Amino acid sequence: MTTLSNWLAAQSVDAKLASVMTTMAAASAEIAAVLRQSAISGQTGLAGHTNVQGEDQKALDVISNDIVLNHIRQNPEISILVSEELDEPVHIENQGTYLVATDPLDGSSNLDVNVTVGTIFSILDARKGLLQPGSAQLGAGYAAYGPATSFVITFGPSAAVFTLNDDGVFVLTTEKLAVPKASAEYAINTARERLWDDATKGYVAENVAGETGPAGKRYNMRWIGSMVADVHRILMRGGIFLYPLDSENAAKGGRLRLLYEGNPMAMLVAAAGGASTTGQQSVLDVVPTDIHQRVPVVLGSADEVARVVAWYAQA
Ligand SMILES: O=P(O)(O)OC[C@H]1O[C@](O)(COP(=O)(O)O)[C@@H](O)[C@@H]1O
Ligand SMILES: [Mg+2]
Ligand SMILES: [Mg+2]
Repeated sequence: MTTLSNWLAAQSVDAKLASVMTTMAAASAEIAAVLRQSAISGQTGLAGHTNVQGEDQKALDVISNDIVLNHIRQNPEISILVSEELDEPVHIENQGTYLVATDPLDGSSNLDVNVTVGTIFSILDARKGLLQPGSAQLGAGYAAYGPATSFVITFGPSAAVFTLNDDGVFVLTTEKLAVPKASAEYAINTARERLWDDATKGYVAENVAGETGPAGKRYNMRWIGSMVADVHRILMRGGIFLYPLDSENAAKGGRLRLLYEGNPMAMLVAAAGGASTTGQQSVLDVVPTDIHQRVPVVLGSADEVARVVAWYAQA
């Protein structure tokens, strides 16, 4: 059995950088326990409610954010936290050289129905400022809270999967993730079809045509509505995830957030041999102008992403 700490000690990365992964693993294990307890007590949708003592209760997104912040404060190597739940970055007074950007609870609309949610994070050099492209990430990862809690991380060259065991220890379950180059599974919210651009419409129409269309093979569609769960499936067995720019979200720049959704997932997929695009460029090459910036995200199996890129090139 290889534990996360044993594995981290064997990597050729700075011990301080490795400690950021340990911090995020500890935060994730605590969030997993809180989510389980919330499901047992039937209190998964607490926003705006009061508890039996008449106190305001916090949404699990906010509780998850607080857990991440508490853990980060205990690690002197981390000096900045950017979070989906915080309008402004938190600057911690220490000498830490790392910045963590996080979506502390992704897919929270799935909580009430006991479907997989997650925590996504990106690690950057805090000395280089808040607005760095994804290609500058030093590490990235997510926790997926499903039947088991998975912790999937990368420092760049490869991506590894750890699973939380009964003793609360993350053990290595996949050393080198490899996203199959080809796939016949796609993930997109098809209820937005009328809003899509021509490239997205064209790509999806080819998939729907299956073996009778130009792709020459039958596809399946899966949409969990939790990016972590959809990307986890793609990392484990291939496929493509699309949240494109459409006529409704275009004014905001897309749906998903660049710093703590698009970038970390794009880095993980690249480390596993897949690809990402906004339609115009790699997600990892987008230079942010705002910490909460949104971005179109297409990522997964290289052959499928290449087809989407080809559609955008001709559209
Ligand atoms: O409502 P839609 O169109 O299905 O969007 C689902 C997407 O929104 C998200 O839930 C956004 O994340 P949050 O839950 O962190 O806001 C993604 O996880 C998911 O892929
Ligand atoms: Mg999210
Ligand atoms: Mg969230």
